[in-house]
Amino acid sequence: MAYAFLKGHGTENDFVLLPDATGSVHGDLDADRVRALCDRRAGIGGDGVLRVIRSAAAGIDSDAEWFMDYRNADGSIAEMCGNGTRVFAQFLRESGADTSDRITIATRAGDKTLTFDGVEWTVDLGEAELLGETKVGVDAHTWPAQHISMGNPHAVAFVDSLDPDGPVGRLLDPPDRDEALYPEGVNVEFVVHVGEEHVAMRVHERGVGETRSCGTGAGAVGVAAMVSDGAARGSTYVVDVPGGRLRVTWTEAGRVLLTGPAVVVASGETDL
Ligand SMILES: N[C@@H](CCC[C@H](N)C(=O)O)C(=O)O
Repeated sequence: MAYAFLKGHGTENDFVLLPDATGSVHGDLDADRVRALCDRRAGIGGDGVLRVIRSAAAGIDSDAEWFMDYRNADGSIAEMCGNGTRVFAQFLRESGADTSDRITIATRAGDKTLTFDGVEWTVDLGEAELLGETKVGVDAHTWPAQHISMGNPHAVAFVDSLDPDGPVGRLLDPPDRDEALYPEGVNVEFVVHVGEEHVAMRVHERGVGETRSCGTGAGAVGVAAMVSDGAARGSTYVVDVPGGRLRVTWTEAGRVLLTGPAVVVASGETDL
């Protein structure tokens, strides 16, 4: 049976969107279907799936009307997706489901409020949890890393270079991690300073592989960079990702705000 899909991205972190207001189209949305949709050769292609479902239909206890049911490309379920929230809000806007400039959506990591300035979306990711030091590795190289939760787990490592021909490499496999700390995997960000209040990162996402951007990862990186620089609360850092540019503000109140673009690029029907 054919069903509707859309394709969108935020700084080239790309998603297949599945409108399913009442949950009647996709039921439990099994992992096989997610993998088929995200397959870049035999499917539509994406780093993940965003099912757009009413919170009530998804059994989510929230005052937010819509629930972002996010799945990684390998079919696994993750708590949050920062870039996904912006694309989700842009879809609500374009579809007419919610055209306001301030939208709260439900996620597995709680409700997230987004604001639209006419060009970009800012999502309040909530408070970062700084959980101490760990380490990550690629082949023979290991780096100290900051264990940070943005609702989902991150390990942020400052490195000398992001060059794929250098020690960080091509990130074809998940970096080595502390398996006891991250039994279900972790999103690993490699970061360099490129200027004042300006960093660049590459990321290997849990359940996906290397992606062109990760919004919660950029939030974790921004916070880690501000801590390492001793930056004042209220600072905003530019975080460059392979797919574009994001901005991260760590407010006086300790909330992490992520600003960046979101676009819906295609729509159609599929029976995948
Ligand atoms: N790309 C996302 C993060 C998606 C979830 C992640 N792979 C995980 O498993 O935690 C983002 O923009 O935050």
